[in-house]
Amino acid sequence: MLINPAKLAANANVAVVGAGVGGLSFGYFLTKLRPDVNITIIDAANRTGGWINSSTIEDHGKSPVVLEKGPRTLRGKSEGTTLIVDTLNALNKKDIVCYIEGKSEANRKFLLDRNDKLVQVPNSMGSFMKFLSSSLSKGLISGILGEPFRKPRSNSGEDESAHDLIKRRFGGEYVSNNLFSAIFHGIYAGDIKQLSAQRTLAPLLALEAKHGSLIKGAWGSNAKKGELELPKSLLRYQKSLDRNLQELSELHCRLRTLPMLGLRNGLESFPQALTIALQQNPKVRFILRNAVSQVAVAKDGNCRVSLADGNEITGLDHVRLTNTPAVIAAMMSNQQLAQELREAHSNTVVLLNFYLSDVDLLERYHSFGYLVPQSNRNDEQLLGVIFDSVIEKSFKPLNPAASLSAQRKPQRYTKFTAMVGGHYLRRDSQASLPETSQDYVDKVKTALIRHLNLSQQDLDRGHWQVTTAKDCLPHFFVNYNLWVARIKAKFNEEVGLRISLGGMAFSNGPGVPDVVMDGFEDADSLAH
Ligand SMILES: Cc1cc2nc3c(=O)[nH]c(=O)nc-3n(C[C@H](O)[C@H](O)[C@H](O)COP(=O)(O)OP(=O)(O)OC[C@H]3O[C@@H](n4cnc5c(N)ncnc54)[C@H](O)[C@@H]3O)c2cc1C
Ligand SMILES: C=Cc1c2[nH]c(c1C)Cc1[nH]c(c(CCC(=O)O)c1C)Cc1[nH]c(c(C)c1CCC(=O)O)Cc1[nH]c(c(C)c1C=C)C2
Repeated sequence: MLINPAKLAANANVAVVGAGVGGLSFGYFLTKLRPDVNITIIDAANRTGGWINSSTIEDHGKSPVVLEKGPRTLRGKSEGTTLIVDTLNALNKKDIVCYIEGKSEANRKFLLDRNDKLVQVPNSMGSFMKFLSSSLSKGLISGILGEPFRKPRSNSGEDESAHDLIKRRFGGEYVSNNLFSAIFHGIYAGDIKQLSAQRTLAPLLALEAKHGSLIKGAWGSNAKKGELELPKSLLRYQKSLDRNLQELSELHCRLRTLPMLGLRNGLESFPQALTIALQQNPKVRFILRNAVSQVAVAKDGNCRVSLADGNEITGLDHVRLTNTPAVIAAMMSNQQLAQELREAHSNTVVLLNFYLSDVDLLERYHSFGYLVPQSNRNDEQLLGVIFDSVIEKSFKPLNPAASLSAQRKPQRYTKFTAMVGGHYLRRDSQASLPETSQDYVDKVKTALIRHLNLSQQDLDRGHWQVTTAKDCLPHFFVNYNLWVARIKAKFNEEVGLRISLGGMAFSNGPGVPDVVMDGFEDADSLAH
């Protein structure tokens, strides 16, 4: 978010560094808000979309198979999801939007217990009773019953680790080690003991501050559900882009009841739709396969961007940066600022996509997938596995009129994505780096044989792809919010808001909807 945005002059020149969904959304919304502005979007890669990458393989002469190398679902209740779906509507792409129903099997999630058995995260009385008989429930009942009576922290303004917050509220380490640590693997690829409570569990801290207890607070807010008013961010969007209030409110009310949304042919359809819209705009140009090496403010007060091929773009009124703090640090000539930016690291995740046609190997565990908590021994450093084939088969078109064209013959196949590494790689980076792709495949096969009872033969028959997503998720360390505020204030001091920061590290959360909402808000702040 911009602290004190400067407005753009008529016919201003803007550069956007990074053509991931953060950079594309910022650029797209700016073209809608200020059609007079000239925009150059630059990316080091030869494609747009960043970590959103729905690549395809051929299935022996049959139809192409999509393998997601990054995100694949959007949270229904995120405000940014409404913005994404409304944008797809505006771009005549509403037929590609799909959703998962609350009661769908793809909305079930499993956790791995200490004995490598999958235990379903409770979503009914029956599954709750089963959960209680697993080792993962240790400390849960006493933790819940005692929670309303545990005193809030006296120094509540100070940050702490997410683990410490959960430990305080639930009276011990079990709930964090057995449950929350798994969720933190499935969102941040991070170690709950190292992550900021203020950054990652802000809604829980707010409940504690207001009600003295998470459970008392959650009970009260459940009773208030059903309010139909649009949140502030969406009202701002509706007004600035002149969207129909009634239609947007109805869309938001519908989406927030849905656990997850996805897009037909993969999530990359969204950045692709933005890219096409931007490419058709004569005020926009793309420079791909050319990294930005330096961003500086010239004596005349305008910005200059230097590119890896030696070219420069000068006379820029504003530069939007959407990269990791370490990449931004390398672009800065101010060494003190660069050093502070380098304090924030990122996690690397190794993704292993698997596809096997004609057979459903996941029959016993139809669900979204499973996560591995830190209480599991986990020699393979597995964070979790997403069952893509189950998710895809459960998708329903959001637009009922699209249902006929979207309906395909039910087909048997197995598709999953195993995610390995994250904070485990940071911990012993020296030991892990020399591993080859085959080492990762072998490790994951060993884990899946143990966890899901799959056979070596079936796993050998499938198609595997290994992708190292280097520095793909910010490490939200304790006091991260203070760090962001300090960095933004320093930029303000140095370059007087000629440069703004977006993308995952500087948005309200790491999800696609957060980054898109941040892109809109900052474009709007600059535009008017
Ligand atoms: C494994 C994984 C799973 C995820 N799952 C989900 C999910 O289920 N749901 C969800 O909502 N979110 C998910 N996310 C998060 C989601 O991917 C991000 O929110 C989103 O992609 C961030 O977009 P961005 O534009 O900020 O960053 P990026 O996608 O990282 O884009 C930054 C761009 O900058 C470019 N770049 C880098 N250096 C330079 C340079 N020097 N010069 C020019 N360009 C440069 C890069 O090539 C890249 O294209 C997941 C992320 C990962 C890694
Ligand atoms: C196992 C590793 C990972 C899996 N997904 C991610 C990692 C690192 C990354 C990721 N997943 C989500 C987000 C967006 C968060 C947001 O604020 O919107 C990111 C960056 C979504 C998500 N995935 C899971 C949960 C609980 C969430 C958050 C909200 C939601 O959609 O319910 C669960 C989950 N992720 C992974 C698996 C295997 C899994 C559960 C079985 C993979």
